[in-house]
Amino acid sequence: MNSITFYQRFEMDILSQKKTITIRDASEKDFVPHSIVDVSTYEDGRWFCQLRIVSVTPISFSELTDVHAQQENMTLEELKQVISDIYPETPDLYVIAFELVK
Ligand SMILES: CC(=O)Nc1ccn([C@@H]2O[C@H](CO)[C@@H](O)[C@H]2O)c(=O)n1
Repeated sequence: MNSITFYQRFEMDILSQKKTITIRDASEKDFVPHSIVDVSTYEDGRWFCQLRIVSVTPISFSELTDVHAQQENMTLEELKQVISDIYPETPDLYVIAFELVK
């Protein structure tokens, strides 16, 4: 896995380093820590940066905390809503931590 997409609405948060994690399902759990991935928008495939994968950590929906929400630049309520919309009925998730490659 050497690329990832994000919804366009998160682009500025990623580029300003306010967003430092993403939470995905098992289909995106195979990113290798320390590897560099190309990042583009989900909507139109426009490349906008590279990220270095820091870690991939399993988590269940019920274990999400304010710390995760802060790393997503959201409230916990917002984060839970976003994840429920994208991954309805997916209890097993993965926290992918990343840093911006400059
Ligand atoms: C195709 C596909 O699944 N794309 C996704 C999936 C998730 N996310 C974001 O990751 C965080 C936690 O899920 C939230 O900020 C989500 O909006 C995203 O931008 N794009």
